[in-house]
Amino acid sequence: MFRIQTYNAISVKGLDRFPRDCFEVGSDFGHPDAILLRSHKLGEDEILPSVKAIARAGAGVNNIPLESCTQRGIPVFNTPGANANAVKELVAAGMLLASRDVVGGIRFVNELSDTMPPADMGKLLEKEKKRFAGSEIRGKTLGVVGLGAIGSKVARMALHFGMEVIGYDPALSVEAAWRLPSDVQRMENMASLFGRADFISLHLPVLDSTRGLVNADVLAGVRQGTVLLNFAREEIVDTEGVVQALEEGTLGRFVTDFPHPSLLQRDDVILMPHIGASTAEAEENCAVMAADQLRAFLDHGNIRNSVNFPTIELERTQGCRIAITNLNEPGVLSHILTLLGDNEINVVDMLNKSRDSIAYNLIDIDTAPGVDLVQQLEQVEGVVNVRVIDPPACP
Ligand SMILES: NC(=O)c1ccc[n+]([C@@H]2O[C@H](COP(=O)([O-])OP(=O)(O)OC[C@H]3O[C@@H](n4cnc5c(N)ncnc54)[C@H](O)[C@@H]3O)[C@@H](O)[C@H]2O)c1
Ligand SMILES: O=C(O)[C@H](O)COP(=O)(O)O
Repeated sequence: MFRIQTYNAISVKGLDRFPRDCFEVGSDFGHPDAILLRSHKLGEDEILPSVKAIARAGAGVNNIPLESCTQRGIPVFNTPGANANAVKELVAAGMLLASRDVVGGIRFVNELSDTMPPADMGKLLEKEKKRFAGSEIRGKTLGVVGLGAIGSKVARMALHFGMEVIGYDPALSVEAAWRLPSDVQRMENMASLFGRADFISLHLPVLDSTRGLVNADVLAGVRQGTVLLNFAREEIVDTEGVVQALEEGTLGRFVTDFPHPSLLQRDDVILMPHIGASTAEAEENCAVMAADQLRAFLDHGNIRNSVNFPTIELERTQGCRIAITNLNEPGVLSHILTLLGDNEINVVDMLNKSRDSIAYNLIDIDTAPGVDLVQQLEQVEGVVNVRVIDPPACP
């Protein structure tokens, strides 16, 4: 029986992927085998020694202490692309709300008295509507920073709106490049994108290299009246720099999913409460994907969509499987195999993969190892952890 500790509201469709004969799912366990969460900021003290894996039902993993997870041999998963469409649709809403004063218009109408005669109301609306006029997004230029799962969808959507699209992504993967519409023009650097766009939408992760990336210096280079949209993370944008650019009028509007007190009560700012991925569809997609990845790992040791471990999938043969995480250094694997041989254990199948500082091995053996052998394996220099994975009881 595996125990899955959840944080945040996880879609029931995802939780249902854990058959209750083999999994307990709850939000308050003493010894969970795995953690399934969304944006909860996970403290190191919340990752108890029993935890074997962590899955983020979503994209950003900046709420998880990745480095210590890697050192402890804990794979962290996310769900690439599973909420990208939801974010794309809200970016469309953000661009439209920044171009037409829909918010001001709705507020104006709702503040009218319900005792007003209908004919008077009609006259007043026709008189006042010029205050809420705007412009169209067709023909304008959108700059997309970060052309991964979300950025590529936003770029495609903007092309459908009749916009010109320019993009910047210094670390674009081959897979992401294939997804990108050929009409998206590639910018060599962020400054040239910021200097050409009418709308700029951010879709990059928060990393040491991207913290405060959009600051006063960068914003000084935008065209008068540019709209900046941040549906990525608060830390990427320097709020003081944004307020300064809004005050100076260089930035026309700021639309963000990450409100800050200094942005409240401004007509040139549109604030949303981090709802980019809050659709039934996205929540379900993320939860199902995260749950399936956790199951594949707990049941078989297989790893897909981890942000700190290599991808590895070994079809299950009969018998027992050992999963070993070790430092990515020469000699560790041969030491492990020697120990198995010395204990007359035959390796039926195996796979070894590495990523950065760690390596991970799936070893199928014909005989279940005894407690002594597991202890010896754990003591091999460079071994981080050892799991013995019996064939799962639930299909
Ligand atoms: N508002 C929300 O609810 C919401 C929902 C989903 C994701 N997000 C945020 O959006 C981010 C992107 O999500 P995604 O699914 O597209 O991720 P992704 O990994 O598919 O794409 C991120 C892209 O950013 C690029 N990148 C990295 N550093 C960059 C830099 N310095 N300049 C430009 N590009 C850079 C990467 O190469 C990659 O192509 C997530 O990390 C998360 O923080 C927010
Ligand atoms: O990174 C993400 O996937 C988003 O920020 C969504 O966060 P949420 O799951 O808390 O809505």
